Amino acid sequence: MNVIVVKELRKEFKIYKTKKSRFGAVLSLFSREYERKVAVRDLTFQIGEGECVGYLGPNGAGKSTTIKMLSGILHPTSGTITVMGYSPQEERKKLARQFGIVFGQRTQLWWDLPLRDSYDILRQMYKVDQRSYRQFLDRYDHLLGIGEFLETPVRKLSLGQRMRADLAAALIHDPRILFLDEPTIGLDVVAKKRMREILKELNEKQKKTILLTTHDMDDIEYLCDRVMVINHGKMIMDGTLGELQKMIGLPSMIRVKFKDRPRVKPLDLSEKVTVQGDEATILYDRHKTSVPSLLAAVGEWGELLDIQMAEPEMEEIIRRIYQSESDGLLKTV
Ligand SMILES: Nc1ncnc2c1ncn2[C@@H]1O[C@H](COP(=O)(O)OP(=O)(O)OP(=O)(O)O)[C@@H](O)[C@H]1O
Repeated sequence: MNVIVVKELRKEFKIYKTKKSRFGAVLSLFSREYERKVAVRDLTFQIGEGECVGYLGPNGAGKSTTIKMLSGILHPTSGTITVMGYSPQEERKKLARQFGIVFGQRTQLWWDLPLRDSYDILRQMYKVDQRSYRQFLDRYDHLLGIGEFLETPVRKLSLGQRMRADLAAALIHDPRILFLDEPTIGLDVVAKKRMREILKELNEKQKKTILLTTHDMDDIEYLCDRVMVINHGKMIMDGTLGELQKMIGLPSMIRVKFKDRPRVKPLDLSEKVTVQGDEATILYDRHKTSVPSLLAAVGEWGELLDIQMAEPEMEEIIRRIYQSESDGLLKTV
């Protein structure tokens, strides 16, 4: 059963021009001149119950705008959406009970209140009865550890705690769908891993349908079987993670700083080495190359000062998708 059905969805923003004069700001209040910015163009997709779909794209691609339309925060310029059979624009109240939403970049909790008070307000907003509320507190203390910081004002929580607190808030009314916009952003390695495990449990054991935006390919690999990739508001790929990996090979990256300009020797397993001054960047396929053997080889190029591991840039992924597309390898949607 499809729980999200989107057809030819489009969102244009009007950006009003500011007049360049001494009274520019005032004049622009009266000016009708504006530019259109197409944030989402003609998206069509369906998401089935219980899926965990990764929604990828570079900054400004239109991911958040899509999620805001699915959740009824923004109105589409054209196209249709149904979520659990409801229109987010016309039946927002009914729909509100069916989904929970987390924006990793900002909290939806009350900053100065103890977490428990925020939950209490949400409980009343969603009309959750006391028994279900107690079950909620128990369940998410167990899964998210919220009991530890229920009495702490939200502003005093660590980022990892705040993210877990926000996720629990999105679950207070036991929704069937979760829209998660960068739920691991800014977290350290340990907190990220914990968040991923929690999301996996929500998806696999509690059967929540998840639409997840992230810039972290590890999140996607761990959680999602399916990925949708969007660029400039347009869907450029919708397929399984396996298909994506096969098509583009998802390179990982190591940046190595040397004391002097490195004496680079060819590496069999690496895909690409670029050198700029005393820095070398190596793109490699982590499924084929072991990092220790790569580092051992790189260590022979000169004296190492610093090593940074990085995930592939989203731009590189997009570039490869376009390349596969023009090579006729990938069917775009
Ligand atoms: N309220 C708005 N008014 C005007 N333009 C907007 C508005 N909201 C978003 N945009 C523009 O729409 C485009 C898509 O933005 P959106 O936030 O959906 O991207 P995103 O894929 O979520 O990016 P990021 O990964 O940086 O969060 C961007 O060019 C953005 O500047």
